[in-house]
Order: sequence, then C-alpha cells, then structure tokens
Amino acid sequence: HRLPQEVRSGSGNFLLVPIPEYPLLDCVPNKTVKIVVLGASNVGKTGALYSRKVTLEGEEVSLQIQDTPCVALQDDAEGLYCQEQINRSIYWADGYVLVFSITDHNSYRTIQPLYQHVRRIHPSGNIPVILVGNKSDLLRARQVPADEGETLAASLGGIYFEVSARENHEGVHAAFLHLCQEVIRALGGGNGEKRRGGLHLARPKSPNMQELKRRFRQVLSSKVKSATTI
Ligand SMILES: Nc1nc2c(ncn2[C@@H]2O[C@H](COP(=O)(O)OP(=O)(O)OP(=O)(O)O)[C@@H](O)[C@H]2O)c(=O)[nH]1
Repeated sequence: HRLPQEVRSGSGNFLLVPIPEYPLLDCVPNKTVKIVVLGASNVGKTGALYSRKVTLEGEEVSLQIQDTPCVALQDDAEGLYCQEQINRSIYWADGYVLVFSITDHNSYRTIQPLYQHVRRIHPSGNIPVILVGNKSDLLRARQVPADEGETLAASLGGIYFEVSARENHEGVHAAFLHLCQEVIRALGGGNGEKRRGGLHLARPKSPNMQELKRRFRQVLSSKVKSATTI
C-alpha cells in the first residue's frame, strides 16, 4: 500500500495519531469498521475516538477507532481490573488491537487475559484481532523478544506487528489496515450491517478519557477493588 502524505508526515508518539482524522459525518455509508484499542497503562495507545477513511482494495471504508482506559492484571494475575466502559467498547467493536510495550513485560502478560475477556464478551465466532508490540525504537530496553510476540499472536489467531508510534508511522498504519481487512472478511464483505446477532449498536459515548484514566489509576493504587472485577 502506498500511504497518503498525511499518514507519512503525521507526528506524535501515539499509535492512533498517524492515521488522518475524518469527520464522522463524512463516513462512507454502510462501510464502517469499528476498532477498539486495548492494553495496559503506558503502552502508547492514547487517543480519543478517531474516525478515519481508508481505501482497501480500491474501496473506501470508514474506520472508527475507540481508545480505552488501561486495564491491569489483578494481584493473582488470574483476572483483570477492567472498567465497565471497556466492556461497552469491546461489545461495540468489530476488531481488536491488543497493545503492549516491548519494554514492559507486565504489559505483555496482560494480553492473554485481555483476549480471554474479549472472548467472554463475544463467545462465538471469529474475533478479528492483531497484537501490537509498541516502542520498537527502544531496543535497548526490550523486555519482550519479537518471537514471543509472534507466538502469542498466533495463539490468539492474529498477526504480530512490532511498531514504533514514535518513529515508524507506516508500521502503525499497516497494522490498522491489516485489521480492517480482517474485519471486513469476518463481517462477510463489509456491507455495513452488524452481523453479530443482528445488532447495530451506537458507538459508546466517549467519556473524558483523562478523567477516566485518572480515576482508574486511583482505584488501582489504593487497591480498592471497586472497579468491575473480572
Ligand atoms: N519511545 C517511545 N515512546 C512512546 C512510543 N509510543 C508512546 N510512547 C510514549 O509512552 C508514553 C505513554 O503513552 P500513552 O499513550 O500515554 O500510554 P497509554 O497506553 O494511553 O497509557 P494510559 O493512559 O495509562 O492508558 C508517552 O510518554 C508516549 O510519548 C513509542 O513508540 N516509542
């Protein structure tokens, strides 16, 4: 794929920044791909809701991307601290970007339980997913070898992309495009109807992400298990 100029010249260290924004109202009718970005704290997934238009195999598709507050493993590592808002986003989405930082093994350990959590919300069928190892520019601080990422991605039925949101926007873009293709395939040609149970859900309201994240960190640091515990 040849990337548009605005993709190549994007700036910022966040996974979602490099993909050019498109007004929601300008969405391509009946060709919408909904993606949610999930991962532990500090892995680089920041953004709000992003609406993008991409061209896939000659056809325009509207891409809606939802950022989420971070998730964290419980002390016993068996489950996740995960806000209700994340559950709504998981339910809403057609495809999943699971992100960890290659410099943080704990963020990697969060991925498998996170995937299980998505599975619980969508128990049947194929779940379009990609695994993204971010911060590949920080090679000296690497804690997760690339082959571990590949093995984990394969076990989830997806592909592993190692990217640097800071230095390689093309990698980020390629990862999202791949997931879009997977979603369109899973939805059966992408004619826009939500085939999963015939639902056509509205996007969850984008709350104030910074406030949500702040509150979530408070909950985690005080170890009060009042957040939805799975
Ligand atoms: N070196 C490097 N730093 C990055 C990269 N991507 C993000 N960062 C930095 O990592 C830090 C965390 O990024 P955020 O986007 O806030 O992380 P987050 O996943 O949204 O974390 P929460 O807000 O806790 O959910 C920021 O300081 C970013 O600048 C990258 O590819 N390379």
